[in-house]
Amino acid sequence: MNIDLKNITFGFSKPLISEGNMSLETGDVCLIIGDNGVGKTTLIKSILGQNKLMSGGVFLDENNLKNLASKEIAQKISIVFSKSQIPNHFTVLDLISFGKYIHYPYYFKLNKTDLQEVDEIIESLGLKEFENFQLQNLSDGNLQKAFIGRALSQNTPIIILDEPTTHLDEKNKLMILNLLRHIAKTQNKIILFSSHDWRLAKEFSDKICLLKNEQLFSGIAEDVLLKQPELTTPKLYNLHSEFLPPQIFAPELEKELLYSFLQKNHPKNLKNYKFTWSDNFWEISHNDNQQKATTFKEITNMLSK
Ligand SMILES: Nc1ncnc2c1ncn2[C@@H]1O[C@H](COP(=O)(O)OP(=O)(O)OP(=O)(O)O)[C@@H](O)[C@H]1O
Repeated sequence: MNIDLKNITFGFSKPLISEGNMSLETGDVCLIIGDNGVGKTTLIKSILGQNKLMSGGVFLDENNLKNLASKEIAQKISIVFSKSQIPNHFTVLDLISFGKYIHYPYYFKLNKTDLQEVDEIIESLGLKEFENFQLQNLSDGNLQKAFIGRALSQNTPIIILDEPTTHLDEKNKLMILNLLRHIAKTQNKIILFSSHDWRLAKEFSDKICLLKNEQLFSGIAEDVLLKQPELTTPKLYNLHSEFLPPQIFAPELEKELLYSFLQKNHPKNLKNYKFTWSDNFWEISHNDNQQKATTFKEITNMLSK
């Protein structure tokens, strides 16, 4: 299965994105990133056929999506929204079983194979002990897994998730991202998801779709990121106008932490200072004066003198 965006322009009164192109194939995990309001959700809705394109087309194996009926689209693409409504009085088992009904009329009873498949999905998501829990009693992580379970039981070649890691702690984020990658690779699916937590999400993505300045940049994740220096350099915020940072020579993490520490605790002109990280201590030079510090506390003691 391939999904191709060909010269798509979408938006409302005016375009959010113009002439965007992207190609995904079976097994691809693609991360959609971009600032708030840039058009990520609208892109997802455009791929689902819920938002009409201004021009261009979305093609599933060369078939233009606009020629497919909504039921045909639902058999090819499943969707997990981050703010999914929780249906009242339904259990995890009910929700995951619903995915199957895309293939049957509502009055149909699921057959043995379907029920077995639903059971396997519940097992694979680690939800067995919660299968009879009401959805409203689940933790956010397990609820997210249950919605992913519904998409899995829909058994479509493409799964799209709008911010699947919002509201999740680090451990659950890792678990969900790992799971999505595992599903794409072992069940031959295309997975497309948006996230604001892109530094973490990129570790699990083959491709990136970056929305920026009304344009869509797509390709192998690392290729796209390398061309976007403002994304990859650590952000050093200047929150105090009186703070003038020293020269800092250190790996990125140490540099960012020292900068943040100095700005919070010593918001003054430190331009004549030079901090160099030497493995496990800072060498600090100021007006021909050299000192060492191994902790931030020592730095404070030194600068407070
Ligand atoms: N139905 C609509 N009619 C008019 N404008 C809309 C409609 N839906 C969304 N918009 C506008 O389109 C822009 C893009 O919205 P969208 O939700 O796609 O952004 P997003 O990148 O997903 O944002 P976020 O990261 O905040 O979720 C926003 O300015 C939004 O207000």
